[in-house]
Amino acid sequence: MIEATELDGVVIVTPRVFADSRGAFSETYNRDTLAGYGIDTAFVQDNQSWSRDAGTVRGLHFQSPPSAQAKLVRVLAGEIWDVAVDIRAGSPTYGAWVGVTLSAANNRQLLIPAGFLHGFVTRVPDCLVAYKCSAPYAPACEGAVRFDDPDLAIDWGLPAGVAVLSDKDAVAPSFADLNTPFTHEARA
Ligand SMILES: Cc1cn([C@H]2C[C@H](O)[C@@H](COP(=O)(O)OP(=O)(O)O[C@H]3O[C@@H](C)C(=O)[C@@H](O)[C@H]3O)O2)c(=O)[nH]c1=O
Repeated sequence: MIEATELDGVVIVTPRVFADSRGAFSETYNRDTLAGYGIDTAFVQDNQSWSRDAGTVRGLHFQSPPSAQAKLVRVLAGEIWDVAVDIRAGSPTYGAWVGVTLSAANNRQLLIPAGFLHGFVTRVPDCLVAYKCSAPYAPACEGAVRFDDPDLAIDWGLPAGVAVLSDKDAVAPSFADLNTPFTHEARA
């Protein structure tokens, strides 16, 4: 099942789960199924991160062209609040964000196209997050915006000052200083 969000191109993918007496089975990624919904993203890298503590924030991150990444994010253990922010210049929703709860229990995945910031907060300890990327890791193309930027005003569900951050994310620049490399292509 595919559900739209408030942001054009960001969609929630919920694979069908076949439960039986042993447990359950699901196709976590099927290129042809997504193509049936007009999503023809070619993925080239699979990532996994484990976060020990609840309240760990990873993000907000992007890679610039020519290494811009679409991501298909899911949770293998635990629960996160996964966030995408539109940074396509000229987009009617530039600077707007959407957040979706992804958990091992709800089987939901978030598809985030290139042109968006991505980040998440862990809501419980020991979160295992897996995501497919449409371009390889390219450190020279990495960009970030601080997760608690006042202009974005993302509701992370965290008391101020309690996020567990990487050293890099703790000094990420503000949204106002972002020189976005992305433009919005109007759809026909
Ligand atoms: C992202 C990435 C990191 N690394 C290395 C670099 C570094 O030494 C270590 C940890 O990297 P980071 O601190 O950037 O990891 P992290 O903060 O988890 O970064 C990730 O955050 C989420 C929200 C995303 O959307 C991802 O694209 C990615 O940016 O792993 C790779 O080797 N390949 C990769 O693809």
